[in-house]
Amino acid sequence: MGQKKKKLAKGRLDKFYYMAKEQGYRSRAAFKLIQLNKKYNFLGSAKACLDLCAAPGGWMQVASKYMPVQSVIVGVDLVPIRQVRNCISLAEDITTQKCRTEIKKALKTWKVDVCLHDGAPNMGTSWVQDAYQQAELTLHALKLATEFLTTGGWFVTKVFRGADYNSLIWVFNKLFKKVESTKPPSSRNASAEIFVVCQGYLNPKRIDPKLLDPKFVFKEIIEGPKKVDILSDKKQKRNRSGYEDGVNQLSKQMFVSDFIESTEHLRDLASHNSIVFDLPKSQLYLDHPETTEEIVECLKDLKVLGKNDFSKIIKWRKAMATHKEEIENPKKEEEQEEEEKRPLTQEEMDENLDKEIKELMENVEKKKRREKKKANEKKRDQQKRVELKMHIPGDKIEEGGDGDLFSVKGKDAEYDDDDQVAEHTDLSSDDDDSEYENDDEQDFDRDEYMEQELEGQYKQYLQRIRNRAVNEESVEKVSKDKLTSEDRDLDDEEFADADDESEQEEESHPLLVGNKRKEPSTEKTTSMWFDNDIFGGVEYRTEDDDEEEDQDQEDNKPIILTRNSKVMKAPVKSKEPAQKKQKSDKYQSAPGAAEIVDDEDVQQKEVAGFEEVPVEEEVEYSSESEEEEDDKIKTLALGQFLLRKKSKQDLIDNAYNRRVFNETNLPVWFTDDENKHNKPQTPLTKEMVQEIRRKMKEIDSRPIKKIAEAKARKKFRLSKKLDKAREKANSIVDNPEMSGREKTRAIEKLYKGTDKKSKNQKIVMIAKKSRTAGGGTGKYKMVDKRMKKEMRSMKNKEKTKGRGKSGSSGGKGKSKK
Ligand SMILES: C[S@@+](CC[C@H](N)C(=O)[O-])C[C@H]1O[C@@H](n2cnc3c(N)ncnc32)[C@H](O)[C@@H]1O
Repeated sequence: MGQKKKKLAKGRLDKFYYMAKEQGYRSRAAFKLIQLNKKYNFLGSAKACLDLCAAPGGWMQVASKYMPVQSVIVGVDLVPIRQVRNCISLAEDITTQKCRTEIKKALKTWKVDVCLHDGAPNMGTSWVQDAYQQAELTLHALKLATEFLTTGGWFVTKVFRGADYNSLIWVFNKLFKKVESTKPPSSRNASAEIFVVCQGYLNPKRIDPKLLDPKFVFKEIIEGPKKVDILSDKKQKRNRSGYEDGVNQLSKQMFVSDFIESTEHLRDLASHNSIVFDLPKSQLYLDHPETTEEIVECLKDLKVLGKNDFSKIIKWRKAMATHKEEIENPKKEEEQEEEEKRPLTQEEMDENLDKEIKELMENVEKKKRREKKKANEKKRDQQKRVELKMHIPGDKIEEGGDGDLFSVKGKDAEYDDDDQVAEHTDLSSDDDDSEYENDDEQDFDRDEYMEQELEGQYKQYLQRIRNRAVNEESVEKVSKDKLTSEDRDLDDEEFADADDESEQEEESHPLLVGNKRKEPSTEKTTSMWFDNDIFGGVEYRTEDDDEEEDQDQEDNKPIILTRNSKVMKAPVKSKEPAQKKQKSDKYQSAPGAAEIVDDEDVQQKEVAGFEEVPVEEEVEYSSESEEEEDDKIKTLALGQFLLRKKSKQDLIDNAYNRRVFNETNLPVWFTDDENKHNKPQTPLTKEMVQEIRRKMKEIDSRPIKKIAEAKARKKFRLSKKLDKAREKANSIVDNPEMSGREKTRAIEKLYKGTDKKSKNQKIVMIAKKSRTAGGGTGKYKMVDKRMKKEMRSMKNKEKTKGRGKSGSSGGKGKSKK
């Protein structure tokens, strides 16, 4: 078994092993001390340290690293320790007197602040023996610590969780202020080792020798408690003369079936090394879903288990015992079921009935309370709405009960009419909110009254303006037309409600179930759609329009009041028939009137005296127009939204609103305001517009394609010429018959020929009457313009004669003027 374990250990090279290698520590144990120190920080302020059982020196390395510089570190081990920087190492057995003397020599008069012990005796005989030797070694280390530790010092030791663990803790507690057991993460879970950190050495004047005597300590403690403890089994009494009968074997095994049936399973756990499955008897336990791999592994070696592992095994055993019982006594369950099925006695029935009634009563009470609370909340809510004047007719729909919701149909957009709302209120006012309904009705009356007042005042106001216009003789005709159209509009408005009402009366009531709402005709919807202001500039033509157009052109030029209140005849181009126009202008004439008011004074001045025959505003679509450029940029920016599916959809969705079909029955002042202020909101940002402007500028600043091509051609020609010249120059250089001077001259000449530009860069200044252009005194040549042209053409002709067309390019581009 021991051999097997060794092989296993070799295979268990974990991350700390590799980390130790990487960081130059001599053992992976170094990380245990690092982690312990991280938790308790005993090395940081220590000036002297005694490391017992220190080989190969990993802990010494850590101590040297974490303790202040120039602190004293003495390491002792049976085997010699290779030199560690700033450390003294001794090769001694810590159980001997010689070792004590050597340490004294090394420390001189010093006392140590920390005493470390990571000792492990030679393992491999039996677990019990190993555990005992380890405990004994720890007690020897403690003895040395008591000798060399300063008051308040630390003793950090490794202990095996075995039978002697509690005895050791008891002793530590006698000598130190605080004793804590901890298992650093680098210590393997499978290992039974644990570290005990004892802080605040009490340094008593006299220590009872028995306290540090293994024979006494372990014997006393073991025999003391009678309690059965897995970790302190009485049977594992230390006996240096040999093991008890039956224990002197390397591994003590037990069968799973015996363990499950055992009445002393705790004792069994403590006294055995492993529990094995005795097939086929324990097959039922092995097949059980709770027999996990972990449990099987734990059962294989009980001596390396921790507290958690033991509790898992105990739980598992309990489950297995129940399982076994169930298999063996299936009748019992049936009996239980029968017991449940047995008819109840009168008393039991009464009791049950009482319980049920009580529960029901409680439930009813709760329900009532809930409903009452809900109703109160509702009332409060409604009160608040009334107080805040937030109550709008549409709210009624939500306020009605569920039943109302289902008895009413097609009411989403139809509640603008108060009468309808009143009717609806009647329909829905069958609950206990009726008192609030009355309040609401009063509210509606008040609203209606206010509405009418507003309408009336607005009409008067329009009338005043109209009257003013009538007074102006010069615009008599215009005003007349306008008035007729507006009167017609106003009349339309006044009777609109009545008409609607009568229409509604004629139609079956839309609020009642079963009545179908009349769908608006396509034509109507289309006209409503194009009546929208968005299509202000778009002409809507039909074939009939064309026929009527000619007649209307001259006679029925509709009058439009411009923003500046200039009375203008509608453009002759207008294709909309007068009748249709009137109809569509039903609500649009008013905004025009409202605008007149804005510029009242201006209107008085301008309207008087002249009639302006409007020609449709001619917009100059020149490329320089800033407005047009702005529009172009905005359109481009908007176009970007159309590139992505989502933003495109958002853009389209945002274009809709609930008034997109120009609802009828809207108060005139409202439509006026809407027309004035309700402008389409584009999602464009300043940055987007700027970016597009920048891009456009960039595009504009690019050279025209033809110019770029010409430049490229020129460049190409030049490079060709240079290549040729280079070739010639090479041939000149290679010519053995020419002298160096000749060669240079020839090459210079050659290059001069190619560099036409520089050759022709001779600037001739032309000045009138012997005056230089800049008023300077330099030499100049008088040139006759005519003569210069003739000369140039002659020269060109001469040149092209010999070379043909292709060779003529050299004569171009002369800068002589
Ligand atoms: C786990 S190693 C210590 C590792 C050490 N802490 C490190 O970090 O390198 C245990 C050591 O205890 C030593 N040891 C066991 N019994 C001893 C004894 N009686 N006296 C001195 N050293 C002993 C062994 O020689 C062994 O090197």
